[in-house]
Amino acid sequence: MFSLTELLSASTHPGYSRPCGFPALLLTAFLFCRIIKTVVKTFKYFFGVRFEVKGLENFEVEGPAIIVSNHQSILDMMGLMEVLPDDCVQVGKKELMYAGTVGLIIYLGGVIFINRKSTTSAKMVMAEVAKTMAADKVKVWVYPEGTRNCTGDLLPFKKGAFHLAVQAQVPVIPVVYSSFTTFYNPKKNLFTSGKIKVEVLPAIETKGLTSGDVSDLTDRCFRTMRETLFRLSGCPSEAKDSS
Ligand SMILES: CCCCCCCC/C=C\CCCCCCCC(=O)SCCNC(=O)CCNC(=O)[C@H](O)C(C)(C)COP(=O)(O)OP(=O)(O)OC[C@H]1O[C@@H](n2cnc3c(N)ncnc32)[C@H](O)[C@@H]1OP(=O)(O)O
Ligand SMILES: CCCCCCCCCCCCCCCC(=O)OC[C@@H](O)COP(=O)(O)O
Repeated sequence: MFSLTELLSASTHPGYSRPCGFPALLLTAFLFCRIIKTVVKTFKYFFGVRFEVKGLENFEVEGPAIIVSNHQSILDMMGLMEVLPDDCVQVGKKELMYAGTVGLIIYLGGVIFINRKSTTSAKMVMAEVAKTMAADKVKVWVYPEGTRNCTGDLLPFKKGAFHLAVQAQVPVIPVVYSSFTTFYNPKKNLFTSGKIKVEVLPAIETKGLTSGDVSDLTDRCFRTMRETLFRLSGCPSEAKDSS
C-alpha cells in the first residue's frame, strides 16, 4: 500500500514509487503550504478583496476529512489560503502540473493530480488516497464541481469526493464562498474590489455509509451548499426554489 507521500510522487511518475522517504515529502508539502499561505494572504490588500469567514471551528474535527467547496475562479486560491487547515492537501487537474513555476509550486505544495479525462485513472488515484489519508492524518480538499464556474450557481457535483469520503469513512466538511458575479468578470479576468463571504459548514458524518449511499450524500451536500451559496450571495428566493 502506498503512503500519501509516495502517492504524490507516484501520481507524477506512474510506475515509480519513492523508496522510503516518509514523511519527508508530506512534511515538505505542509511547510511549503504554510509559506504559500503567508504570501498569498497578503495579496488581498493589493487586490482590494476582503474576506469574512464564519464557522472555522467546524474544521476542528479529529483527524482526516474531505473538504468540498465551490470553485469560481483563480480568486479562489486567495480564498483557499484564508481558511486552509495546516494538515490539508488539494486535488487538482493534471494539467496544472505542467504550468511551469506555478506547477512546481503546487506540486511541492502537495497537490494530488488527477486526470479528469480518464475516470478510471482518477478513481484509482482517489482510491489510494482513501486508503492512506487515515494513516497520514491529512484532510483532502476537493472542488466537486470539477471545474471553474462563475455563474452564481453550482454545477452538478462529480461524485469522486463523496466516494473518497465513504471509502475512507471520514466526514465531509462543506465550505461555501459567496458569488463573485457582482465584482468579477471571468472572461476578461477583471475584478473590482469586493467582499467575499466564506462559511465553513458543520461536518457531515459518513461512518457506516456504503457506496450505495454516495448519491444521497452527494445530493445532500449539493443542496446544503447551494442554499448557503444563495444566502451568502443575497438571493434568498432562489434558495427557496432549490429546496
Ligand atoms: C491570484 C492568486 C494566486 C494564488 C496562488 C496560490 C497558490 C496555490 C497553491 C496551492 C493550491 C493548489 C490548488 C489547486 C486547485 C486545483 C483545482 C482544480 O484543478 S479543480 C479540477 C480537478 N478537480 C476535480 O475534478 C474534482 C474531483 N473530480 C472527481 O472527483 C470526479 O468525480 C472524477 C474525476 C473522479 C470522475 O469524474 P467524471 O466526470 O467521470 O464524473 P462522475 O459522475 O463523478 O463519475 C462517473 C462515475 O464514476 C463513479 N465514481 C466516481 N468516483 C469514484 C470512485 N472514487 N470510486 C468508485 N466510483 C466512482 C461515479 O459514481 C459515477 O458513476 P454513477 O454515475 O454514479 O454510476
Ligand atoms: C513561495 C511563493 C508563493 C507565491 C505564490 C504564487 C504562486 C502562484 C500559483 C498559482 C496557483 C494556481 C492554481 C490554479 C488553480 C485553478 O484555478 O485551476 C483551474 C482548475 O481548478 C479548473 O480548471 P478549468 O477546468 O480550466 O476551469
